[in-house]
Amino acid sequence: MSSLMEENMEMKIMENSTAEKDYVVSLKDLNVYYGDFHAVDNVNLNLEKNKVTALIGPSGCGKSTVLRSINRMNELLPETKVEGEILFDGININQAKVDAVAVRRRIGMVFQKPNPFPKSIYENIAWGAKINGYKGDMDELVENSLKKAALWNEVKDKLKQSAMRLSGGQQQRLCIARTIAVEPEVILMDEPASALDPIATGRIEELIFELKENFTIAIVTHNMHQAGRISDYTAFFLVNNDRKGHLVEYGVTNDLFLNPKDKRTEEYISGKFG
Ligand SMILES: Nc1ncnc2c1ncn2[C@@H]1O[C@H](COP(=O)(O)OP(=O)(O)OP(=O)(O)O)[C@@H](O)[C@H]1O
Repeated sequence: MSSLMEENMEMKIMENSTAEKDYVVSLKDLNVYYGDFHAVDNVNLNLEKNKVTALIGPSGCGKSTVLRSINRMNELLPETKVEGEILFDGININQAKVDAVAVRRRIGMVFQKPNPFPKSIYENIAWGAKINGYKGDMDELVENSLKKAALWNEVKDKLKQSAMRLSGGQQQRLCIARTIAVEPEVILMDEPASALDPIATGRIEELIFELKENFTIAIVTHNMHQAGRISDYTAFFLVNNDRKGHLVEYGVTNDLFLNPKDKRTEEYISGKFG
């Protein structure tokens, strides 16, 4: 474990005693339906500023659905209905009058499979900024974004090269750099390391640590060790007998892993099912 991670462990223990929380996102009674299928049942969950919140649970319990609701990506899927409040900086963004594209600019997303554009490394970063009418120095923005995503040193001499020629781990860091470039406040990550080898995964985990200084992060992961290593808070989801996904337990990661309140959490984290 790196010293950075050890430091974070200590921080996490100290945070246990902190009463006042600064929530950037609060989900209130979130329900999501795919057609007639009620996929997510009444979820209440907060994302604290500059913290990493991990969403864990067995396959199909609604983790990705909850994550996609936060920046209104679900509504891009046909016949999807999202009910409840999604408070972002205190405003309910789950309303037709709120511009979903503007929401996605402030709440960025990184997907399971790296999905760079078939363009140069430079263009991958500059694209979003250009669309948003960025007026600053583009070279500087590209460099800073790549630095923040811990990729600059590997690509600084080949910015004109196609992003498709990078390794999977480099592509994922490029996608993170692309997300950072438009300066979101929140970054949603849907199993961002599951397609990567252990070394590339380690780099992404280190990066998530560094990013939380500037961003609030929610990450879906199947890897409980990863959730334990990188997150400050963990939310554990399960499906009911009627297949609805719901939140079983949420808390400080150390507490949830070492001292779960719900028997089902304990069984899941001890590998009895999942
Ligand atoms: N586009 C969709 N249309 C219909 N049903 C969907 C759609 N996306 C997800 N579902 C269903 O909603 C439920 C929750 O899916 P979701 O992908 O959110 O779960 P998950 O916990 O992220 O799963 P996994 O860990 O396997 O990725 C599942 O029963 C899934 O089949």
